[in-house]
Amino acid sequence: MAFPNAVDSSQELLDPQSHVWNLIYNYISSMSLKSAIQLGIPDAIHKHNNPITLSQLADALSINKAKSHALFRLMRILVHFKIFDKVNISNDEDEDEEEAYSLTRASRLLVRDEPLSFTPLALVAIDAIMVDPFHHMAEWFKDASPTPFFTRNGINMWEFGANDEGWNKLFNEGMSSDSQFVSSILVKECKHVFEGLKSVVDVGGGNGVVAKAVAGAFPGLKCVVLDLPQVVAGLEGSENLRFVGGDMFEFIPPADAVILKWIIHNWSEEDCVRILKKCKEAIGGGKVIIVDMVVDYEKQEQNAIQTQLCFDVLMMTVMAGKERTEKEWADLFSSAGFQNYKITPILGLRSVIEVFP
Ligand SMILES: C[S@@+](CC[C@H](N)C(=O)[O-])C[C@H]1O[C@@H](n2cnc3c(N)ncnc32)[C@H](O)[C@@H]1O
Ligand SMILES: O=c1cc(-c2ccc(O)cc2)oc2c(O)c(O)ccc12
Repeated sequence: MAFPNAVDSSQELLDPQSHVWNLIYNYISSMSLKSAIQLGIPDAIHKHNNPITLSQLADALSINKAKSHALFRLMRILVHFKIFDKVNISNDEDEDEEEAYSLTRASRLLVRDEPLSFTPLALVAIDAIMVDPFHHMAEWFKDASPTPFFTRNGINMWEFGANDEGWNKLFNEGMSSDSQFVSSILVKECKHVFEGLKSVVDVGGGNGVVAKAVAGAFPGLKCVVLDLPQVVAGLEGSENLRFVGGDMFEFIPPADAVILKWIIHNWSEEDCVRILKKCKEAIGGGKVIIVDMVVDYEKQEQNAIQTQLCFDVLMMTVMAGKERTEKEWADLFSSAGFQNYKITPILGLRSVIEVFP
């Protein structure tokens, strides 16, 4: 297409401008959400128990009164994104109606003290240090580094975590909050996946949230969490839960099944085959239980594809990983010597994939 000229109608110029603007300013939705979480808006509305008016919200958040109108504008954009609902309530004093805000199903997941809150994961994903590598993506395309994260920091993400206790903690808390969420569904809806097993090892199992949920739901099952030494240092196990510090590329303790939740998407094909071969050695005739995305560009709805594509670029940016289609998963399994697999799409954008030798 030629550069816009006098032949183009105004609309032919304005529509693409609005499309590009939409993409350019999309980060403002993430940052507005971040401010709402940092201010504790979901918590304040939850604590209020009823729809909360703007002035009640301003009081609850102890914000500078001069910023009340800014709070109105922050709430307006977040209502637009369906993070909060706006309802009319009657005002006792003068019988007028007043606008008030309530939580939606989405913002209920951002209430900090709720057991299934994923506020810690949201804070990892939009933390300034975490977002920084994205500013180096173009530079990375031209250099020899494995990831934009490496271009920015000169080390990979796991080395960064080993050197920075605060970052390590923030990242692991983020992962744990997601694991809390996923394991609550896993032990309820996927009992059949664990039935008959006597032992499992959760490889890269972090703080052990999934292993604890599985150990609690299936008391006869012996669970081991294998993760990097700095991640499991000081963590206490229980009768049927043990933490082991180590490297999954070197050794995975033997068990009837290996769990790999949000592990494979972190790595390149070559590294995934190495990890899966180690899993195969560990399980004998058992199985590998993977929790990750299966991308389907044709069948999934637009929003789901958009989020999966964002995750794919996130994985490319922070650790040379990727989100895979079913064909890419099947190729990985076959390269690592597995014969069969079964995908259960039970976790929204993610699936449970059982892989058999
Ligand atoms: C994206 S996190 C996922 C954590 C957890 N499975 C979850 O979903 O919440 C990846 C995990 O892999 C661990 N990890 C990275 N390299 C590892 C290695 N070589 N051996 C064992 N664990 C490793 C990290 O420490 C981290 O806990
Ligand atoms: O949700 C995330 C976010 C990250 C992340 C983002 C930005 C950085 O600079 C580093 C890490 O990493 C994740 C990850 O490794 C994962 O397996 C799942 C989710 C996320």
